Amino acid sequence: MMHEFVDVSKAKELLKGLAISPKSHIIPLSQAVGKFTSNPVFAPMNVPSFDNSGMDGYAFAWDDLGESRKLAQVVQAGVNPDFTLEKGTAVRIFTGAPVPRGADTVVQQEWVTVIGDTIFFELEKLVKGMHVRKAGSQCQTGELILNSGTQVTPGTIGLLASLGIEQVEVISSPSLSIILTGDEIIEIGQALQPGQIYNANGPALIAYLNQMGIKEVKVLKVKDEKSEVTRVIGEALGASDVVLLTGGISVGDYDFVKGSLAENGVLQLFYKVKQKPGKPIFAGVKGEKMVFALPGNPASVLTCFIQYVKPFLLRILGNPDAWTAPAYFPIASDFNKKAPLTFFLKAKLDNGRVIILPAQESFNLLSFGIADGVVEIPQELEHVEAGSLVAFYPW
Ligand SMILES: Nc1nc2c(c(=O)[nH]1)N[C@H]1C(S)=C(S)[C@@H](COP(=O)(O)OP(=O)(O)OC[C@H]3O[C@@H](n4cnc5c(N)ncnc54)[C@H](O)[C@@H]3O)O[C@H]1N2
Ligand code: MOO
Repeated sequence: MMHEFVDVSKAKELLKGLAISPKSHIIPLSQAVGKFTSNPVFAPMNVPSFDNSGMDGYAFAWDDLGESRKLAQVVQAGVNPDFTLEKGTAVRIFTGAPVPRGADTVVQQEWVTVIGDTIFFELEKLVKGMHVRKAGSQCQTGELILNSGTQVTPGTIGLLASLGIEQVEVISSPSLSIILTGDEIIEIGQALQPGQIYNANGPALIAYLNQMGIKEVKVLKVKDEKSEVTRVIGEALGASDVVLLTGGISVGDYDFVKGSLAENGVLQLFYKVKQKPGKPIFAGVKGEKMVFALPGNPASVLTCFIQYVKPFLLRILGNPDAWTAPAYFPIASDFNKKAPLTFFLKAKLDNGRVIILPAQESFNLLSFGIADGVVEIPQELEHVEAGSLVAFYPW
């Protein structure tokens, strides 16, 4: 069914309802941060793999009688002590060094007195087994150490490295094409001619995608010419899992995107949402490919990205929290609106309140210089009292 001019909630519901079949691939640990695991990970070994000392000090056998021991060997980290501790002796040992057979307790050096070749300590201050990090006390061979669907953090990478794991299977990033439409758009670095503007949408979207860990992004530019728009959309659909377009989706004589998408066999999920900015957004599918055509105005592009594209992409990336509820903050001052649309407003957080910024027009980028995200004012409300809670979406 071709949904048209839907509520924000309906548009989100339609996107949430799309079936996604995530792909996975194996990557080196060094590239895995931020990705989601596609399988559970089990420990291939015991860690630690040998009993070792947690302190610089002396290792001894607790059940040897008395509060002194004769000093025997020295055991440094990295060696393999191939001896058994003799009765009545202790070894000098260092943090991380293997505890030799026969020893079961380590006392830190600050707690002993050394006189000649003998150490003295007070047993009542000690506990049997102290400062010995037992083999397998972190995890044992075969133990589940990471669930499927876990986001890899620097800490996770440390954990996997401690187990000698070099590679991890993660959900793959989608490949993406951005199609920038508009005869007036030129690139930074070129001199502006009358009637031209700099391409702001492309760099903003690329930055957003890169921040999400999506690096395979192809940027295509197309003039407002029907056959060209159709051709470039076909090219992008052939090359990428997700196609984002900006501009050309409204009703002007040179807005060809909607027709060209249809010519390429893209089926409409929804067109136009009861929101401001970003009303003429289009979302559609072709097989497993997803298309979002975002209205060209930069505030519309970023708002639509935050509200629809970002959660959809997070879901493809395996993030189980992709569509979670936003945070709520009290609004700093009264807000009034007439149109029965959901408003998304550039806003700044200030001491736990949100301040709606000036320059809300959808062409106007100025407030992006200080905005922390956007606030949502629901469709049905005409007046929001200062102090009322409003939904806030960070960048
Ligand atoms: N008669 C009507 N006109 C318009 C309507 C409407 O309902 N009836 N809706 C308005 C709304 S709301 C929006 S939003 C825009 C969306 O238009 P398009 O998606 O067709 O976008 P364009 O017309 O191509 O461009 C709009 C605006 O954005 C600038 N732009 C485009 N690309 C870039 C870029 N890469 N970087 C920076 N700025 C860009 C472009 O120059 C235009 O100013 O339609 C309204 N009109
Ligand atoms: O929806 Mo448009 O983005 O208001 O200018």
